[in-house]
Amino acid sequence: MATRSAAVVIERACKYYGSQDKPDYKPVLTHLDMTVERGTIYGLLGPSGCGKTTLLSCIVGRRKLNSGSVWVLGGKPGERGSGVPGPRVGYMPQDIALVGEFSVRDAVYYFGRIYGMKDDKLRERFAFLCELLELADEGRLIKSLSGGQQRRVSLAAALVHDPELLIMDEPTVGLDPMLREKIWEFLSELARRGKTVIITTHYIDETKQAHKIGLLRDGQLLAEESPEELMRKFDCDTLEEAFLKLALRQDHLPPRRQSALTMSPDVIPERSIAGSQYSSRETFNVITSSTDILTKDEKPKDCNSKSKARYKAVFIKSIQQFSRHPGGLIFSVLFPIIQVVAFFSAIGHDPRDLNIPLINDEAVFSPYGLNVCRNSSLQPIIRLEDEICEFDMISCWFIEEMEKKLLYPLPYNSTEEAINSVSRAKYYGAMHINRNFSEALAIRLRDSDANDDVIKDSNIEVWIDTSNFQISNFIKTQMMKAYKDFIKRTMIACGKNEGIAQLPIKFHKPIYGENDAQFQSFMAPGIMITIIFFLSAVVTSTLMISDRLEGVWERSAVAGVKPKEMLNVHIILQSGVILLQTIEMMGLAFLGYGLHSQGSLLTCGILLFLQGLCGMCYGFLLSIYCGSYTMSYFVATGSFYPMILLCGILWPLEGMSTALRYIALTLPFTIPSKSLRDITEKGYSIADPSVYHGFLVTLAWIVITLMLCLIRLKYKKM
Ligand SMILES: Nc1ncnc2c1ncn2[C@@H]1O[C@H](COP(=O)(O)OP(=O)(O)OP(=O)(O)O)[C@@H](O)[C@H]1O
Repeated sequence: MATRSAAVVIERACKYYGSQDKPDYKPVLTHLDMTVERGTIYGLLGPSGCGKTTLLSCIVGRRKLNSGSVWVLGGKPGERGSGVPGPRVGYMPQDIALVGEFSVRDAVYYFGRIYGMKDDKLRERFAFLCELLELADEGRLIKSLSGGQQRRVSLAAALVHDPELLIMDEPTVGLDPMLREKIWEFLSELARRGKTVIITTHYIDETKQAHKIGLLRDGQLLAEESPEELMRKFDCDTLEEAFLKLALRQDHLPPRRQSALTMSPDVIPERSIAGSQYSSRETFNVITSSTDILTKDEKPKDCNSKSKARYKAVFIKSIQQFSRHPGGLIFSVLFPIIQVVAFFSAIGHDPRDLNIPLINDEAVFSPYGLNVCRNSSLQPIIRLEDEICEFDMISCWFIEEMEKKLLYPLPYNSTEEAINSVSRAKYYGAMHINRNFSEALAIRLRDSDANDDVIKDSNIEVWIDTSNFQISNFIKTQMMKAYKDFIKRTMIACGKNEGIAQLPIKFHKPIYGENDAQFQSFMAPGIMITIIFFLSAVVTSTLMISDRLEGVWERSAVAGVKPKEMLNVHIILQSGVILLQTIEMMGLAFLGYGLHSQGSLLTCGILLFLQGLCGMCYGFLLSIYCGSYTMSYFVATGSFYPMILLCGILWPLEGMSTALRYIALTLPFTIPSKSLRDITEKGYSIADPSVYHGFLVTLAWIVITLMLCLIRLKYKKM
């Protein structure tokens, strides 16, 4: 039966990064053995990059060894009921790993709450730590503190619950010698009380106060001795000298022997701590399985803090983080308003002040000159002779109708000049009316066998700059409408059937929508969906990545918070924000800008809300699969554009190839945009396939993205 004096036992640990047969292969720990006895301070030393942090993260259960075993406080890290990660261990990582928006008090309380500490206990402990670590004013925000002040708060957060095992990665960097001394005194006091401390530091001198020092080099511990023993063995006065000799000796050994260095009796016998209470590894840690170590009854009660307490802690943290981040607040609350206002103010309105250079030869050669159409006493003349219409200056009516359609003819003297003005991009179109336009038009309408000259003279010639697709289309459409009204007016004046000169196509009242279809009402559903999707995706990915990069996620996980709990809290809070955004957008669109909906506004709201959730899940996916902000922005931008381009609001799906259309239909807001439009424009209900398909696509995206996130979280520690 094993004795139970070891807090941490590591046997033949191997850990590497990358893949063994790839260039990124980086072995860090190679058959490393390590033992930390309970109630001792263990100083872990080693050059930068030798693997100290990796080793600590394996001890706290955040990384897995590739082979070998780790036992911590009688259990395997991550094992159910082991309390590691969790309340039995206090972890101070190398980085500050605290939310910048936390106050000093919030930071310490956050970890206390995770461990389920009661408020009065927390208050008491916080007061003690404030004094011990000389913390800055409790109300100051972490982001406003100096590096040293932040480090002290970070240390306080690791100590708040008085853990059995305290693991600290470089806790004293940047602290003044007096405070360092005070901290070491406190650590010694902890050890006297039976607590175990593992500490990495760059100050070799500091480790004199440790009970045991482990020197990590080339993936192994070159020595694991008390400081006195090390100096005695190497006949040195300082630890630095001892380490130097040890390192030199290792460098001079052939590689094969280097790996056996710790076993070599002439170097440092593995467990030969003279005067130590331990004589060999076997006496304190022959451990073969967790059941050898602690029986069920021996396991400390409540090893894992309560999920409810963790939820409460993470909730409070997220609210503090959000409410103290003005940028995030503005982005979430104000941006939907700005974007909806921008859309309704800028999109779908007819172009205004469009001047069209016009050479009206009919006017130029009339006795009244160019201004004939402006002179109300010189109106076009329709003579009815023998039931036959004769026109004079009828072009003035066409010009009037054009002006009603927002096209303003600008008198020019020559066709060449007018076309030139379009070539120089001054105007979008020019037109020419022939000298005997009225006369030729009268013949054309009257005689079915009018000759080519009559046809030519009765045509109005137009030159358009089509490089601007929207404007050129607008000019063409408005001219057709102007012609329709002009010819109707003319025929009525002649007492003829107005339909004679119209296009022989009859458009009935539209089955859905208005006669004069509005681009705005076509685009609005898709735009609202894209806004709510993107905002949620960006807010979620940014918050999650910042938590991860700042180390808050990692540190919370070591304290026992499960990824699922972090995600759930974010989902609940973000759902509130999405609901607010949905109400804001719908209020503005339907009440503010008078967007009309034939169908249920509630169904519209639910679909928009679900799209927001879908965007949030997409944000999770980005934050979990992208290692950095840069990568997430690249992926976000790279994916959002195709989603918008293919969703059918910019160009109909019918214009795409069949394969592309199928791809477009699987994207998160192609079908939902159409569904929302079908509710607003056609009044369809949720029972209609074109509406519930939108809901199904949205739900499918939510489920698939969440599953991908959970799979990644399960198999790869974040
Ligand atoms: N996630 C990772 N992927 C690939 N390599 C990594 C990763 N993390 C660490 N490494 C590499 O593993 C080695 C050990 O890193 P580690 O951070 O454990 O060293 P360390 O001793 O704590 O260094 P320092 O004292 O500078 O903090 C380094 O060479 C580092 O570049």
